[in-house]
Amino acid sequence: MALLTKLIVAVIGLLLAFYFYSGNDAFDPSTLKGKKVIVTGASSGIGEQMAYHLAKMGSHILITARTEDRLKKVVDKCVELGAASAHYIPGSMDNMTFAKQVVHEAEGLFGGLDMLILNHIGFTYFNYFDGNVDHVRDLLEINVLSYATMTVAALPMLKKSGGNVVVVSSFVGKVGAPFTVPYSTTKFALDGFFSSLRMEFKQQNTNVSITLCVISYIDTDSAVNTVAGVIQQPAAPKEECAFEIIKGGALRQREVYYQYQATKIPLLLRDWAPEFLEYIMLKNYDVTKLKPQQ
Ligand SMILES: NC(=O)C1=CN([C@@H]2O[C@H](COP(=O)(O)OP(=O)(O)OC[C@H]3O[C@@H](n4cnc5c(N)ncnc54)[C@H](OP(=O)(O)O)[C@@H]3O)[C@@H](O)[C@H]2O)C=CC1
Ligand SMILES: C[C@H](CCC(=O)NCC(=O)O)[C@H]1CC[C@H]2[C@@H]3C(=O)C[C@@H]4C[C@H](O)CC[C@]4(C)[C@H]3CC[C@]12C
Repeated sequence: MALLTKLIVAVIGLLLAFYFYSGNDAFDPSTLKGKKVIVTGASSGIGEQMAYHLAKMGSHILITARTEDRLKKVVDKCVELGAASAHYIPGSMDNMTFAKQVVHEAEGLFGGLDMLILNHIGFTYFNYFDGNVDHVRDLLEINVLSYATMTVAALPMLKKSGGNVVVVSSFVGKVGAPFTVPYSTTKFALDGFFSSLRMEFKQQNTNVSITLCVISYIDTDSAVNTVAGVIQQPAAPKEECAFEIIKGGALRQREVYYQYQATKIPLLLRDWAPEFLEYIMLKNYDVTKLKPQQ
């Protein structure tokens, strides 16, 4: 009898796990055709790759970052790849007036918005925490408050379209890790803000999805140059990462884990065996390769 009870509990557990975690993977890229999308931090790295995927899917794209000549090149390539239209607006996300301006630009250009992809990050160091709390505050402005500001400004349009907010976070937005104290702080804050907001949307029947993307080490120039030698694990491809982020947003998934085996699997240990997770993570680091602190 006891065995039967255990078996029934196990089967119910498996069915529940399947129900909650098997997102509908049937993604049809043509659903993005003609959609109006903002991508921040799109002058390089994952953001640039997302712009190219969206262009191939035939979306209307507005990209932003600080470096105008890079943005122009990305926009030109988006047009070549088949974007319905492609535009850029240069500026810095430490300025909340600019963050709102980007959303208003999309309203002027497109007359609406379907997807807001929040991806930019401000510069930080990869080293032991240097005690500079002002840097943490500045990074919170760029990495978190501009995300909140843009979301608030875009909400009226997203409510009309039943659209998506896509937030690019990190493995270190779910678990602490060495050499990323200011950065990890900002990524944890994104989880608090957007996961709470998502629940309020459910309570209020607000038809806007929020997708939080939990991303492992990716082969962008900035990440590879920053952690070179210190992190032992290989970097995953930015093109595939960009595609998975867009797919998760379009499918209205609550979270995206990329790469799955480097994020979701280790995170299973976080609440039940945190010391073991820390032990595995620390084995990944070669501190002798740390660049000297400036
Ligand atoms: N690469 C990785 O290993 C991982 C990345 N991620 C996340 O993925 C996202 C993209 O990272 P990745 O592609 O590697 O980064 P990149 O450094 O390649 O891109 C960052 C983008 O942000 C822009 N940016 C920088 N500062 C500002 C600013 N003050 N205002 C506005 N835009 C700014 C940059 O352009 P410009 O300098 O022209 O302004 C650039 O377009 C980030 O959210 C990151 O946290 C998460 C986990 C791992
Ligand atoms: C290597 C980190 C995760 C390692 C790990 O312990 N995994 C678990 C396991 O193997 O069991 C990387 C995860 C996220 C990376 C960081 C990131 O989010 C992007 C930052 C972007 C910035 O431009 C510089 C590099 C990053 C700090 C990057 C560094 C590597 C990670 C911490």
